[in-house]
Amino acid sequence: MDSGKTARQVLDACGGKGNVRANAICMTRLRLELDDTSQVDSDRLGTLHGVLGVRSHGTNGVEVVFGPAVIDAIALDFCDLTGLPLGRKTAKAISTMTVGAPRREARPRQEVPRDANPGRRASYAAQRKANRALKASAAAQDAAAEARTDDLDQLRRMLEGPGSLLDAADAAAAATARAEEPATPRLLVLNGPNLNMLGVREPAIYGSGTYADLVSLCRREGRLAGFSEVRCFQSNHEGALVDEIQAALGRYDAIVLNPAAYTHTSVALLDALKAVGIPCVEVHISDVSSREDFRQVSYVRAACVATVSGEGLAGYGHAIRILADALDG
Ligand SMILES: O=C1C[C@@](O)(C(=O)O)C[C@@H](O)[C@@H]1O
Repeated sequence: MDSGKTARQVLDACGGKGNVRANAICMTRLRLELDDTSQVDSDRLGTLHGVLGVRSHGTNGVEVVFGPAVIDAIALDFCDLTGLPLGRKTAKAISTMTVGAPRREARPRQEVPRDANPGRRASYAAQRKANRALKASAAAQDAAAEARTDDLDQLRRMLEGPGSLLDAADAAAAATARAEEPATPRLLVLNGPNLNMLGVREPAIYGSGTYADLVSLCRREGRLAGFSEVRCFQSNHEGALVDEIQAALGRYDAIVLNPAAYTHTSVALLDALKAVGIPCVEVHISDVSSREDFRQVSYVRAACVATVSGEGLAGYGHAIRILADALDG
């Protein structure tokens, strides 16, 4: 917020500098004593940025209510504009000010051009400086007095802060925006032990493509199949793969999994897939069905919608399309 601009607008809406007899700060308010309250444009005041409310006070008083975060800056700018010292008012003191003060005698210095009296100008500057120094402790005292009695402060508390009406409105708007977002399925591709060695590892069985080639292929095929995000993760550690599957809950819509050697041993991976219930396709680069006996067992298969085996790296693309179709259907 531009406090100087707001202060100028408030002053304009209150009839200008010549109409202000005194200005004071309270916890949330700029309290003005005016010569002529008929010059106050309350409607305009109420629409100014940062103004939470406007009310009259006593015979010639007007109170402009701001949030506590901005009132200090606005009040200081306001008194710089009026050239009047910034008063500090408790609830009791302000009522004294608004009821009894003589109207004209309080502002003779406005008759004196500032440049014609530099000494007085300096003294006003000193006054404002002193007021600034005192303001912090005054605001704390005002806070204690005002918090008990000020209905506008109660309104402000209802409108601002955690659990407030504005908070609830923001949360509702965010929920609506989320609900209106188009569905963007996300894909997780997991590879188990030794698949980081692709290209080096037994090329007669697994081919010459590297793990980096595999990641590129999965990202390309994933985008083509309509996934907005494709995350590829490889680990030689069973627990790390379990962690990834668990962390996918609520974040990914489909999983391609080549558990590698853990295919034939891991109840933990099977349980993790069952736990999250995310559609998963099991992939093997080699044709495991034609290899050693111990490769004929797959623990994870029971939790997968399909198994792709023996298609080389291209089998990952196949698995991705199976998942995209399953999500579409
Ligand atoms: O590491 C692997 C790779 C593999 O999952 C495959 O992709 O063909 C087959 C597994 O038996 C083997 O342990």
